[in-house]
Amino acid sequence: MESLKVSNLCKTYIVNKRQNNVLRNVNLEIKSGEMVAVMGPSGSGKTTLLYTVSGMDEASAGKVDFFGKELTNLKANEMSDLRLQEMGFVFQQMYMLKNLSIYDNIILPAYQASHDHKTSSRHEIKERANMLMQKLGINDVADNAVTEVSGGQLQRACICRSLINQPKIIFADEPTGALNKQNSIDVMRELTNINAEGTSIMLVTHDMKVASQCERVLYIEDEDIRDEITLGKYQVTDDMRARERKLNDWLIKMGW
Ligand SMILES: Nc1ncnc2c1ncn2[C@@H]1O[C@H](COP(=O)(O)OP(=O)(O)OP(=O)(O)O)[C@@H](O)[C@H]1O
Repeated sequence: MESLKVSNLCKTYIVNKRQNNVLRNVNLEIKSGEMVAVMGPSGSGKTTLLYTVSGMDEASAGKVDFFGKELTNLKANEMSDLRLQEMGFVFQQMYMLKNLSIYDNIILPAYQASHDHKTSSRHEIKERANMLMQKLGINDVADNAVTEVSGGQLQRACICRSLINQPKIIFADEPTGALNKQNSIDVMRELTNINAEGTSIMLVTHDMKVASQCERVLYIEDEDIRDEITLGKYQVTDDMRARERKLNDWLIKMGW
């Protein structure tokens, strides 16, 4: 079965000649279609893990098998192609180009990918963007500038953008971190829907409510994954309180 498989991943930062070992021999697997959260104390390396497994940052040692492709063997241009075509990214700070409309920001990665590989026609891209904007409820702000939408709309636009090239996996770093309660709920609904349709998701969060909607939660501390808990695939009919309680009890045990 296809998966994202990380073996003995290490990441060391060197700042002012001082070595900071953030990740040491980390092993993990995210199966196709899984939704996995990464939790842990501040500074434990959650973002570093997300960046190194997605090839945004270079690992110091170890292997990342991305659905059958070994990332450490890829040249820089092959890596950026793979990122563009097979990975989607959603961040807490929403990186959108300020001089482009919401719609243009969403279609930009598709134009970049089709320019390089002639995969999708203009028409197909437009259809896909419209379908995604419709699904995430932002078609009425398609022509607005990035500065003319709410934080929740902007994050939903970022999700549309992350999906435009139909990635295998979405890497999300605190996707609800800058949102109010209602917008967080809406964004998580979209992410769980996207996952239910088959896209894998790996997300970093401090928010227990967010993590409790994931299938599995990893706890990172002291340079490694200390433990994990399986909550099972989230269903809308699930007793959310029961999932949260289960996760909360485990997090307390972890010393969170
Ligand atoms: N680019 C970098 N250069 C040097 N050190 C870094 C860099 N990025 C992160 N670090 C260090 O690596 C460690 C882990 O940082 P990281 O951001 O991955 O933690 P985190 O668990 O995501 O934290 P938080 O929950 O506070 O966002 C920290 O000690 C941090 O100072």
